[in-house]
Amino acid sequence: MTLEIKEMSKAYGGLTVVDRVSITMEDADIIGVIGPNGAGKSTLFSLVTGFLDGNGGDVVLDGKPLGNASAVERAQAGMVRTFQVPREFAHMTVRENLMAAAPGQGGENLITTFFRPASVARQEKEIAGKVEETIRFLKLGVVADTPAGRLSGGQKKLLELGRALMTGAKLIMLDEPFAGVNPVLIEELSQKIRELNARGIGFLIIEHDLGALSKLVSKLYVMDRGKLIASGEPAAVLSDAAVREAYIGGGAN
Ligand SMILES: Nc1ncnc2c1ncn2[C@@H]1O[C@H](COP(=O)(O)OP(=O)(O)OP(=O)(O)O)[C@@H](O)[C@H]1O
Repeated sequence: MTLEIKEMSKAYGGLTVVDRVSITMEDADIIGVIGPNGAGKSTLFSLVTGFLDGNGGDVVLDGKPLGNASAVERAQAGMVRTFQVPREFAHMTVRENLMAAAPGQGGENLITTFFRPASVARQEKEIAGKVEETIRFLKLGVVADTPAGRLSGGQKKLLELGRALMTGAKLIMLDEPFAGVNPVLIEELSQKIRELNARGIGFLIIEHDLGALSKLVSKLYVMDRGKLIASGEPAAVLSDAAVREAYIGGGAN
């Protein structure tokens, strides 16, 4: 898969919080987006995935410009995001949360169920199979029947990744996947991301844990006050004087 984020912008009143930001991903890759608090990283993700309308710019996924496509259409095109604060259905179990994330369930439609019960049953079986595969892959078996609201911070992040996988996404955008996650689980989550990437899924990752992120990504993009200020191989970017200055000035960790 290829991704071109072209000159995305967003202003609130007179304040431009994302200012003509362009990011390119050639082939499925793992790319980090970093920057001090308030730099515009989460807003950029919301623009790219259609959760927010922007003031200019476009996203081209696999050569196809997405233009004004809605968040649902972008997800259908294969692009999904997670949020800093996981958005699981707290009262539903892990298994039910994964089930609910599967797209295009004919069973939702009464008429389809009535006239084509065999195809609906087949689809449900396929989804159930994918749910179990995802539970196994993410090692969520012991909590599969636990209400998602009772999971630890790290388990919730794994569930978020699982919900993204259930959509069949080819590009997954993770917003602070390591926040509130213990070091052992960070390593496990990183390994899962690598394995998924080897299967052709691209990742864009916002993260403040620069140590863990640098081990995972091939490239970092740095935002500060809405603008891209640096990009390139992690070691070079992190030793860049402008990047260090932005972090000291912005007061981020
Ligand atoms: N709805 C809104 N109205 C006005 N300003 C907003 C709105 N949403 C975000 N902002 C501003 O946009 C800027 C960028 O915010 P954003 O959350 O994208 O930053 P971030 O880089 O993701 O920060 P963090 O690392 O703290 O999550 C901030 O100054 C924020 O206050």
